[in-house]
Amino acid sequence: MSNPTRVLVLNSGSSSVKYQLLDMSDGARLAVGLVERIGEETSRLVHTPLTGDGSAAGRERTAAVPDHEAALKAVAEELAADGLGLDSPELAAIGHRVVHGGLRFSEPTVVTDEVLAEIERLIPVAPLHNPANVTGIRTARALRPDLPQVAVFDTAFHTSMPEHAARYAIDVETADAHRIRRYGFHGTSHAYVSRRVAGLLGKDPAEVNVIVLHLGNGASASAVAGGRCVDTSMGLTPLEGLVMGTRSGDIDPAVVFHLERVAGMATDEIDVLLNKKSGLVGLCGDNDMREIRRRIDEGDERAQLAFDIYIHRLKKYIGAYYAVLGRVDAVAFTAGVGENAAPVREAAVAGLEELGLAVDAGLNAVRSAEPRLISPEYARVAVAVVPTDEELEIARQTYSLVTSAAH
Ligand SMILES: Nc1ncnc2c1ncn2[C@@H]1O[C@H](COP(=O)(O)OP(=O)(O)O)[C@@H](O)[C@H]1O
Ligand SMILES: CC(=O)OP(=O)(O)O
Ligand SMILES: [Mg+2]
Repeated sequence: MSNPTRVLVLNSGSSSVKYQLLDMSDGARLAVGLVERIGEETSRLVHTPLTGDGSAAGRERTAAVPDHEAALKAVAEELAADGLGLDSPELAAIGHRVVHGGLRFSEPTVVTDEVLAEIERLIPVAPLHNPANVTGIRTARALRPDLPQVAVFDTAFHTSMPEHAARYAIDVETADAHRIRRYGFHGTSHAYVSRRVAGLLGKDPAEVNVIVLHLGNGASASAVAGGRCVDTSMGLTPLEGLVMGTRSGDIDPAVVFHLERVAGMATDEIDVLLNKKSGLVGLCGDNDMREIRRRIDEGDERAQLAFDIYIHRLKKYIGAYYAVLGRVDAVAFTAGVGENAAPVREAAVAGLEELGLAVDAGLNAVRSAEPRLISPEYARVAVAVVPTDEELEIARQTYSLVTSAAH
């Protein structure tokens, strides 16, 4: 038999698993799916096998999925029902998104017991993400102990950040003793999107400077100069930076001492407050941008204020990264909000004409799954919408690692 060419990619988030099965011989997607609201009564699994002619018939089931292990087993069952099960001899590897790779991992890595232990050791700095990634790896390994499991780290792309961007201005000995520095996340997406933007401009990635705005439930901005990340908004953990669905992003760190000393809150409570009860949900009760826009259209003032705070922060980062880069060729919007919410793109760029930034209302309103420019012809800086594809990028890196290791 010829060598196996398929890669299963698992993108385990705090309450969801996104997955794709790809054939790397021709890049074809064989199945895509999502399990969401893991741990809730109303979990949902949507599994879509894709046929050669591109047609798709999704299957949906709603049932309580108590944890990530159960989620992965459900995914394995769905794949098996289409003859694409994990027992397939055509499977070459399983690629896992791992959010925190700390100082050690700057490349895709084949998971050994020791690598897994290091990913577990990093749980305190990615408490919402690394536990799910560990469970995903363990479960996949139990199902196919013979297959290489490859970890692709969110932090990897950001390891190129210069020291002056990566270091916090705190006592150096303390920082070094506890490996406190800015790591950055969503790196697979920032890398993929910044490269695609260069393609859209017909240029080599090494020639262009890009600000990437990854706006999903978690959100981060990055400044990419000639294909290398030079700054990003997330830090030691995925809490710093932009206003997110449930996370505060930047705050004065003294807010934490104040909540402890004056409000009598315990550290763990504050952690939950800032990670799960803040951001858009803390400001207006909703973290879904669709719902927030709907409420704004009905005249809801709390939703409007939440939106304004979200945009204000975004605009500050565009300005900051403009200054960091000196010359900007493109600003790219990606992920759930960035790809779909035209009002967010319009508002983030509004008033920045002096910086060469503008959005064409007609182009901005177009809905498409393709990367596209939304800036007017005359604008000095291109504004783009680039759908991210973390799974494809993880599959490529996974396949390239296992095929190069075989030679
Ligand atoms: N059509 C849409 N209009 C506006 N916002 C959307 C739309 N579709 C998705 N979103 C936003 O995208 C978010 C999810 O983004 P996604 O990148 O999938 O996040 P994550 O990977 O962090 O789970 C949702 O919470 C919602 O706010
Ligand atoms: C790192 C991070 O915030 O990831 P996500 O957006 O998937 O929550
Ligand atoms: Mg995401």
